[in-house]
Amino acid sequence: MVGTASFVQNLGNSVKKVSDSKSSSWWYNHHMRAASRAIFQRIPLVDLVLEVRDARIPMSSEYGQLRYFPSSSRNIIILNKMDLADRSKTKEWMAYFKERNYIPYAINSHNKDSIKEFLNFLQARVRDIRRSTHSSDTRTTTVMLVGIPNVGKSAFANSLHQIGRISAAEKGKLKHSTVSPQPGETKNITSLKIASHPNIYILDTPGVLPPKILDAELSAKLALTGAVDDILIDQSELAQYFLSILNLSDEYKNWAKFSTMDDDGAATSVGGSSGGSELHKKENQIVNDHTQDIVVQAVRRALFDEISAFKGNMVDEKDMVQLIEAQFTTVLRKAFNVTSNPCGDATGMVAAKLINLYRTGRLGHYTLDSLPRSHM
Ligand SMILES: Nc1nc2c(ncn2[C@@H]2O[C@H](COP(=O)(O)OP(=O)(O)OP(=O)(O)O)[C@@H](O)[C@H]2O)c(=O)[nH]1
Repeated sequence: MVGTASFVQNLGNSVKKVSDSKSSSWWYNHHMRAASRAIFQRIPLVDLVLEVRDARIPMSSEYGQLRYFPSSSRNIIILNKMDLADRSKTKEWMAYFKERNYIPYAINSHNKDSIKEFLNFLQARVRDIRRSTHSSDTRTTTVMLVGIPNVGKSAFANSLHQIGRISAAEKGKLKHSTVSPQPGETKNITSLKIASHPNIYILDTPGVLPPKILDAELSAKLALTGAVDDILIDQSELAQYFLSILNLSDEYKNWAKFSTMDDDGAATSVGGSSGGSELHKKENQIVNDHTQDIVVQAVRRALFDEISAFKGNMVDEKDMVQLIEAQFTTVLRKAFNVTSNPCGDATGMVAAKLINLYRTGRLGHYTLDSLPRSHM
């Protein structure tokens, strides 16, 4: 994408360096190797495979191992974290997969209704499979979740287990998979019951990445969405890549209500006689905003003001670098209330805070993968 190219390149190169480095214990460690083998062996044995992808990167979060198995009606592509992706893009991606005879399903694992709907869909699917294979009603169905790290497999498995139609006693065991914002937390294959009569068990598996990632853009997207451990990545590169995406999108326009600028683009002075009531109104809006999060609002306001006042050409790489520099070194520091002090890493702090807001969906909804040109 024009305007983001150098940020993609910088970040992508850092990720590639890590995946190329000899210290592969960080990247493709023995856990991942063992898990990859165990998953590969089990795929032919289970009744259904749910390939969990991140709805923000429906293509880049593909689980490569599945390519070794013929695509079939046993496989369902789950686009998880749909709450963080661009809704209309998710619809387009769903249509794209359907046209190619895949079965896609968009999910928010944190949303009860979304999980309930999916459970109904899954049970209908299981009944179809039983009918077509003439299986008895007492046979247990096993469904395996596979995916790259941090796409939400464990959160999805836990929600299915909690909401599934199983007895209170079975739920009472409080068996659950480990959910964490850090990738690579699931180390073993865990089985959770999600339905009775007939019984359905879900197998949660550890996330697996390819041993090496050669493509810079793919690497950058995986890093930003959290599939790669943040310890391995320069956080300021990650944050700058995100800013390049945000600056080119229209999301910031939704934050106009937080702005303290007048129509000429000048900042309204606090306490000024003419701007006072307008400012008061805006402050009220801020207080009423459902997030009730002053920092988020300050960040949105700062970004809206800075992007709106920007006179350069966003698709020009040089101009974009200039804008991001201003956002990063002054505007966001102020919004996050990060003071420069010689001992602290102000840049790193701003970067980490910004990435956290992005990953929790408080800075808009972005789908980073574009549909293949032939489909648009
Ligand atoms: N907003 C949002 N966050 C989600 C969703 N599903 C999972 N998460 C979050 O994503 C992070 C990763 O979730 P996990 O369930 O641990 O991911 P995983 O795929 O099991 O990760 P590995 O152990 O690395 O394989 C956690 O912080 C979850 O709370 C979702 O649908 N929406």
